Amino acid sequence: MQCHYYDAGRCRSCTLMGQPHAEQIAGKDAHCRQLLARYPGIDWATPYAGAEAGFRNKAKMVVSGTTRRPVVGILDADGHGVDLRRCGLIGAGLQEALRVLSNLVRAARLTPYDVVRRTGELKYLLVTEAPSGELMVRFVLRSEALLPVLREHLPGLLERLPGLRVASANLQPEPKAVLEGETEIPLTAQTSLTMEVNGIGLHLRPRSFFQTNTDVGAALYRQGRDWVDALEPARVWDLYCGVGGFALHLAGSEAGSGAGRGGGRRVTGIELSAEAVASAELTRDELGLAGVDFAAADATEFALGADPSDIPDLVVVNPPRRGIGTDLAGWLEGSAVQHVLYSSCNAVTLAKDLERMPSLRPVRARVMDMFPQSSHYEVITLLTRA
Ligand SMILES: C[S@@+](CC[C@H](N)C(=O)[O-])C[C@H]1O[C@@H](n2cnc3c(N)ncnc32)[C@H](O)[C@@H]1O
Repeated sequence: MQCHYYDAGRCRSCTLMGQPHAEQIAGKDAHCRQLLARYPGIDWATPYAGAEAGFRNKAKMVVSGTTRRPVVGILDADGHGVDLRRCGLIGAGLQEALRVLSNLVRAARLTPYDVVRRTGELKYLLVTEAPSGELMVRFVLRSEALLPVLREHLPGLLERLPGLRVASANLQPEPKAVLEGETEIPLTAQTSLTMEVNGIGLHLRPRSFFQTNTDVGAALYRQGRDWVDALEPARVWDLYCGVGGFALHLAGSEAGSGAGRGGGRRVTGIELSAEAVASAELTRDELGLAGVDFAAADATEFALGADPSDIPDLVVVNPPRRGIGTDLAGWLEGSAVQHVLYSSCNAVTLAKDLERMPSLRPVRARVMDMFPQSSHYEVITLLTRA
């Protein structure tokens, strides 16, 4: 892939830009195999490669500059705005949405936030695109000051972005680097975007995680489902479940949907974000999956506090980059859980967690190229009690 922002030295976020995609993937596979080299019995599947460009389903853009000349992109090392509306990691739909939203900033005079002076209102534009082309747009604002003008301009925005289904304002009053705040104010009646993945319409509400790359995310869930179905566990936990991607793929398919072939498998999903849990419950109800439940809780506290009569046969973990950590790994090691499906976006912390669970040996693994053009990748591995 070639990128004019990169070639012009304006954005260096894509550290592997210029390297052929196949070479990038081979490098990630080798990196992961080296980190897990102490487990010689692993059956490594061929890495999954999706598209090398236009694969991101979400644009997270800083808004800077002025109302007349807004800059939608990133801030450089000196705090100056760099326009990235045509970033090649996002497709034509998101690029067009950013063009329309930049025009809205001008027309509605949505003052960009100035990080140095701490003035202005609009901090970020967060735009998510579903495989159907439908959009969710979130305006991250310093205060409620722009809400009336946003509401006034919404009908015009809906005309210019016909795919727009969900719009909301997120309030982030703090001058800190954290992208979003606790308060979300809906601007549209519809509050969740449907992300169709393997025939399952996953609901996605604001303030909920979704795998960055929908195609690779779908392949990740299919891979997990294939390995798990072969083991036929009756009871499964999905820890760090987000909007329920793994849980809903592993559940039974009573509704005849694209959900898993588990035939009424009992699945519990645990996730810190209440919004993500609400999204997962919505999808579960639409699919009519009686044996699936979700709860908003800390994954480690949930496991450590579980009733001994409810210990599952298989646990899925898909934690943030820091991994599952000592306590949850220690609990899994000492538990009666027979299999763990560990999906990780950081193979370094995965390797550390594996060392904490010597009784659970990785038997299968596959690198999934979730983040082309960067050295990051997802790896999914199946652990079996030795
Ligand atoms: C990498 S995402 C995985 C989400 C989901 N498995 C999926 O496929 O979309 C990690 C998730 O863990 C959640 N999370 C972070 N810390 C947590 C904790 N201590 N307990 C439970 N969930 C947590 C995040 O909110 C996020 O949704």
